[in-house]
Amino acid sequence: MASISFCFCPHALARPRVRNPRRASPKKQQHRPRKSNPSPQLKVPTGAKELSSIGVEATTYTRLPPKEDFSLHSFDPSSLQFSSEVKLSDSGVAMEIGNETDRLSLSDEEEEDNGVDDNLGLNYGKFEIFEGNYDSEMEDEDYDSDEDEEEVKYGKSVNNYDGEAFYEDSRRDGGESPGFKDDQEVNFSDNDGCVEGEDVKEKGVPAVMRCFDRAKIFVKAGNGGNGVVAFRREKYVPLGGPSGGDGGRGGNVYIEVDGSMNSLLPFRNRVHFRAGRGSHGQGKMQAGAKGEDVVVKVAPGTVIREAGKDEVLLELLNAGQRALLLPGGRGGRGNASFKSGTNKVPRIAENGEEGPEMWLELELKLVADVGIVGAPNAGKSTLLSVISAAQPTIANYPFTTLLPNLGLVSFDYDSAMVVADLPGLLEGAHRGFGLGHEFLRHTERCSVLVHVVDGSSSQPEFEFDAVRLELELFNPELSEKPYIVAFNKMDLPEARENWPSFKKKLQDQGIKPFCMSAVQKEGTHEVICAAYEHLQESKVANEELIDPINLNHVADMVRKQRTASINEFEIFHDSGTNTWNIVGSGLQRFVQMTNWRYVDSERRFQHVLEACGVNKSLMKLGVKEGDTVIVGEMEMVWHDSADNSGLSNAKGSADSIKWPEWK
Ligand SMILES: Nc1nc2c(ncn2[C@@H]2O[C@H](COP(=O)(O)OP(=O)(O)OP(=O)(O)O)[C@@H](O)[C@H]2O)c(=O)[nH]1
Ligand SMILES: [Mg+2]
Repeated sequence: MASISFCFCPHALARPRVRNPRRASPKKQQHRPRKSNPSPQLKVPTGAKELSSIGVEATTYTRLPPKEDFSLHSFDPSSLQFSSEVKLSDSGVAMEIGNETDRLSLSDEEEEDNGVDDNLGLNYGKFEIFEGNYDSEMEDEDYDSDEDEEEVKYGKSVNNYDGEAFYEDSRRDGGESPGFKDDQEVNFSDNDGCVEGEDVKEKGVPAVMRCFDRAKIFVKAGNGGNGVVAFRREKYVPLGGPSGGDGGRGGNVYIEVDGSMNSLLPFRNRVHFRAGRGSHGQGKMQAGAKGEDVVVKVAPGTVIREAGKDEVLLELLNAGQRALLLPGGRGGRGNASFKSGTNKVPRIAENGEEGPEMWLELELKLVADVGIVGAPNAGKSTLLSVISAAQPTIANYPFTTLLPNLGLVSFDYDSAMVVADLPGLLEGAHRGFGLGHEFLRHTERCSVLVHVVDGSSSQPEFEFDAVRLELELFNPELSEKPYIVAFNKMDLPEARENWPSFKKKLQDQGIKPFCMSAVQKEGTHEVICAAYEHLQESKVANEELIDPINLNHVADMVRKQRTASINEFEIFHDSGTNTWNIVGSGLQRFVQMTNWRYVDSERRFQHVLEACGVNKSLMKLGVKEGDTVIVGEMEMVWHDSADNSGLSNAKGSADSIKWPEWK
């Protein structure tokens, strides 16, 4: 026995044991069949999913900040313009793209997956009268209408063998139509999909500021389509054999960097991203179509974590980068795939595998070469406006800039750099003064910093020291980045007066400050050329450090988890309730993919439990008559035979027990 540990848990592999809501339907009671069923009652795992959302087309656009967002601060909304150089994307953001359509055969990778079950080498029984445990209204209705029919419905591609429309049933199973897209959900929840600083909601901060560089989204890969049981039935072709096709793979979830985005604001409008489910298989060996993929578009510089965890899953920096995050669930196999030398008439098919799902926290750290930092009102935005075509709002009061502005500074055709103008920093920002450290993370990716100091302030050197200290308190690495000091407002007499002492003080510390008048565009060129030089130096230094990264490592991890052997499980015992929990992702996946409607599935399940050593381990641990055993979504009752009970069964054969008895 071995335990498995995972960095994150796609919930599909460990769903709560819930009753199928449709079971309770009175209609179903009326239609419940007809034939006596000698097999014990199944407590069937939830196969049906509620259509929780309507397929509403999401509006994905970046809008200007709503006026009310700023009312609390009585700021001028018009001041929140982005630079003209790098604009917020205004369309096509966070769209899902259906890339692939029909699929008639399993891919290599899926065939590999199939091997997990194939290798069990078990004989799933011989030919016998089929009796299914029907579970849904649809099925019952179908059954009633088709019960005594022997006709072959070619027009609908239905091949009844014993007068039962198996694959039609299973195509409807789960209540979702093939390729159903419920991923276009618009969510205007309270938090607008933004991360709310974990427990404490940031009250009073305009939503646009909270959502600018943080978002929380839900992604789910598509479930695989179900395999079906069908038999070839043609005139003059007696015993045509099994012909149930496999279900299609569920859609994948991709994350792609869209170079036209520079904020995470679009995620205010859309939080849920679900890939389409694979279509169910059909008769005549027809495999179901693949589910539609979903592509979540993010801004360059987005860091992705699983919600509530510190570990970074992905860090996407360059436009066009695409990562496969969650692979869709495998399609269930149809009965044609179960045909073997000893079982030529298999009456068994699998459910599609559930696609993994997770909540993600997105954090944007702008990708800029140079970051302009400094105290409020120092002239940072003015500097950006004169060195680039950006038009940030400039005004003579602190905190004019609430969100970072980007501008592109081009020297000639070959050389250009992206410069970010950040909101002002105050002494005590680390304690939340001013805008706090909220936007300092955007400097983490900058190679060079430009400190703008208001030369006309009463003590410019203190202002400079305070900003340096705040940088260091936020992240010591920031204070180690190469930087330039630009003493601004030299057109004012106060600044000219302060300049000699400021210069001397910095020179004593080994720093060479620049002076400039941003308004008059004097000295700005020197500042920006010096920044560019530092940038080139740091690029050369960092070139060797860049390692190629496997962007699909999350998907690889999910796939690895899927191929976990069914022999790997752990048993947990609760002596208070006499409950035994068998935990193992291989077994749980097996339970989820078992379609309990087919009697052969039950037999196969018992074989698997025996073969992988669950029975033996339970007996060793002292399972007793009447104890509850839980495997994934299944709950069973353990029964010892009269002559062989308790630990004495430890080495007993499977014949010594009659289990499971379904609750
Ligand atoms: N006289 C003079 N005024 C300047 C100069 N540079 C900026 N200013 C003025 O200083 C005020 C603040 O300029 P901004 O560029 O908005 O300053 P900021 O650092 O971006 O301010 P916040 O966004 O609030 O942090 C504006 O009134 C500018 O016109 C300069 O070189 N000389
Ligand atoms: Mg500004």
